[in-house]
Amino acid sequence: IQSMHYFFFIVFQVALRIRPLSDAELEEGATIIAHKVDDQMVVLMDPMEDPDDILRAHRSREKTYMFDVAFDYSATQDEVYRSTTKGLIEGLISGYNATVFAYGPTGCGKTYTMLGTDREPGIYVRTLNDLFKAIEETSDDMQYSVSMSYLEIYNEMIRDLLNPSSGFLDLREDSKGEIQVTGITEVSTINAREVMELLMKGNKQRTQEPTAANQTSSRSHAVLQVGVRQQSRCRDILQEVRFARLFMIDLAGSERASQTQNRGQRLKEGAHINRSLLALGNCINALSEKNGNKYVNYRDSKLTRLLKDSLGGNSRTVMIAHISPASLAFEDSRNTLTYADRAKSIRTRVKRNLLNVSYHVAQYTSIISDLRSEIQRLKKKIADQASRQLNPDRTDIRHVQAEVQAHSTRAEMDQLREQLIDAFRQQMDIRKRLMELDNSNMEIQIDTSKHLLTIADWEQERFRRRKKWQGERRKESFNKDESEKDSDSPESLSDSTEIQEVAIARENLVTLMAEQKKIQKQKAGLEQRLAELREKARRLEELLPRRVSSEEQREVLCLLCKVHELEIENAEMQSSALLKDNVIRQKNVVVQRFEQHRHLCHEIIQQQRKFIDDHSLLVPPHLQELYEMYMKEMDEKNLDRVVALDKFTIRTLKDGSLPKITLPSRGRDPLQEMDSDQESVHTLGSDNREGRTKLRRHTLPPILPEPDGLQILRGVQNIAVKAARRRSKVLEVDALRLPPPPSPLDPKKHKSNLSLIEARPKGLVLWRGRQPSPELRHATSDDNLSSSTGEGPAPNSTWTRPRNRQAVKNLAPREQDFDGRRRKRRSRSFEVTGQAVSF
Ligand SMILES: Nc1ncnc2c1ncn2[C@@H]1O[C@H](COP(=O)(O)OP(=O)(O)OP(=O)(O)O)[C@@H](O)[C@H]1O
Repeated sequence: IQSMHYFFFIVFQVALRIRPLSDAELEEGATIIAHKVDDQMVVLMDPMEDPDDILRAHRSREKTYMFDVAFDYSATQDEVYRSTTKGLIEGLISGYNATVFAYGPTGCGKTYTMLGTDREPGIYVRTLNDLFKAIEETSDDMQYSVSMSYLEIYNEMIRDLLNPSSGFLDLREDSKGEIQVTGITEVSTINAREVMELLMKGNKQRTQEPTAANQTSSRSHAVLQVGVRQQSRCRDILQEVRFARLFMIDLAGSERASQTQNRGQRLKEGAHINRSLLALGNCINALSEKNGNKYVNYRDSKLTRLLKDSLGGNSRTVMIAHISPASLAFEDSRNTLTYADRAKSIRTRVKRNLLNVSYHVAQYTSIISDLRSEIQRLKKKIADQASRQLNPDRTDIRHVQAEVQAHSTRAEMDQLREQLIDAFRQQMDIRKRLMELDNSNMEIQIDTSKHLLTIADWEQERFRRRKKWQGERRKESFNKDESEKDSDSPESLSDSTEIQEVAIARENLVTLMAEQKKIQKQKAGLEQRLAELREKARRLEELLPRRVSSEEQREVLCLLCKVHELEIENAEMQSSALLKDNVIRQKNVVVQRFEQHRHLCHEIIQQQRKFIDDHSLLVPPHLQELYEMYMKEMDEKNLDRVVALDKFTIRTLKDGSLPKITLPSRGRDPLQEMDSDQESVHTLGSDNREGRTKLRRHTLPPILPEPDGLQILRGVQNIAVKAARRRSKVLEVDALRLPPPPSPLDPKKHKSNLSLIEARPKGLVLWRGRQPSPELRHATSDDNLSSSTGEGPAPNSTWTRPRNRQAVKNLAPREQDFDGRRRKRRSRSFEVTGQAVSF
């Protein structure tokens, strides 16, 4: 047994929206003639009106119109929605039908109002959002089912936009006199996202074509129909069921062929559009007649048939009329305003769609089973809540708040999710910037080390010369003339080039220190911001599961959090890999330096050996023993193995991958085999810098920088001076007793130095079998050379006359070679102070 309850309201609201002047209208020199006077009043001025024209003074077509609400170009989508449609939602879930339709000439903003844009969603999206919000709020007591369909009337034919392949559909009137579309797809859902997706999908199917009046002109009327059915969760013998329908309609725009310049298909479409809109206008005229025209011709078009209830039947209806403010659109605006004005007089009689259902005894069993499942659901809910209360950190005030808001809006959820994503994004950005700062810091440290080396070199050189000068002064007492010839006073060290080079290095150091401080400050700021963001994200994450109502959403959000956590971990790993890479780079430089030094030593030893052999010089047995040990080491390639191992480890660390290990072939060194596809171990550390390494064979790369640059600066100076002093004490005799190398600052002296070789007592100093001091082992190539310039024979050293004088002479070019290299190195290190040089 069904019974209807009627509650009558008389509702037909008319709103007017004036869109902004378009660029095209501006280009055509249009002026604004439509103005909003206040929230309800609109004035349309006559563009032809001329205040000076007396003949037309009484023929002005300027007119003022009153509507329920008026908007101009400054109105936002939200304002329009709130003043026109939001109020319908409450009625809808109480069982009242509702209709919103956008009306007006082409290009005046109907689609903009109804559909909107991604950034400024229109009435469709806002209404559905609020509807689902309202449903959720009462879902504890009421059971809802929402169905949705979306169709278009194109050239007087109905197409299902959710299933376009279903062909053209028909309109039928059901037994209660309600218009139904046969075969239309009705999607049941209360998931807002799903509805939005359907809407987007449907819109893509909608017929839209560019015309001269509108680039995205809708060539059809689009009708979105949402059915809401609800009944109480408390099943009773007498059950109340409410059902209401909401129509949201984006009409095609009325158009004049001259305005749209349409031809062919577009012209035909325009004719259909105009015909259906004319039918709508006629209905509006008929419905608005004061003396109550008994006959309203809804049957003239499919649009009016479909809108029958919305226009004159059981529906709360809002018509949003749209006009352009341009003087060029005066005629269209006037027509629209006239129709809208007439529509104000339309009266719809709204009744509440209530079905009171009395159930038959046979249905009691199904009611009982429904009730049982409802009890199960409630029991589960109570158990969930109890378990949450057991959890102490959920009893805090935030939890209570969260619980209160558990059923809060979907939009709020979206906002929360956006905030969370935003916090993660910002974290990622900060991490990236931190990585960049770390990298810059590392670059600064490398540059600092170069400058420190320049300064240390210079200090060493100054010390060496001072020593030499003192030696010369001592000799002066024996041979005054000779000392005068080769006097290289320490004052000459204040050579302007050297000073300039060092001064630049010092200046650069100061700049680098300042830069480093700046970076550290920035880093501290970023780290603090990162900590704040982490805390914010943590709080949001904590809040999310409590607010999320659906299990699915909860899972999705958890996954989202997980993904972002992983992203952050990934960034952290990248950053530490970058740091490791930098450390490896610096270690490579050190290894490279040792390797170059080793080459140099090897070369010196080989040359000395050749010299000894060529001149059949006497060598003390312990020195011979040492030499044999050295050769054995070289033959067995023990050092190469260690170097290869080191290189191999570095590569593995760098690549982060396991090395490819193959079984060693018989009789071959496995380590060498491992590296056999690479270049020889002699070029260790060269990698892709092989060429540069060759170039710098005897120029040693900078030492590793330490954290505090200024301390290092002082430290290096002290160490360099002390080391040189100690070396001069420890070294009694070093190697060949060769004349001092010519000053790199004055190559002209080179010749006189050569003549000095000949002038001195010729001979060789035999090794006394002492191990070189640690300082010597770490000395640069130049140091080795300078150490060979010892200050005369030690008391117990023995001199042996060379058998072949020519051999000594032959040393001169070699000396020149070293000197040339040393000068090269100087000029290179000078370049280094000017700009960063990468290794
Ligand atoms: N209030 C507004 N604010 C900003 N832009 C607007 C506004 N109204 C309309 N527009 C812009 O004007 C252009 C035409 O609007 P729209 O397509 O909505 O017109 P229409 O009335 O639906 O036309 P038709 O029915 O012929 O398709 C669009 O680019 C739209 O973004």
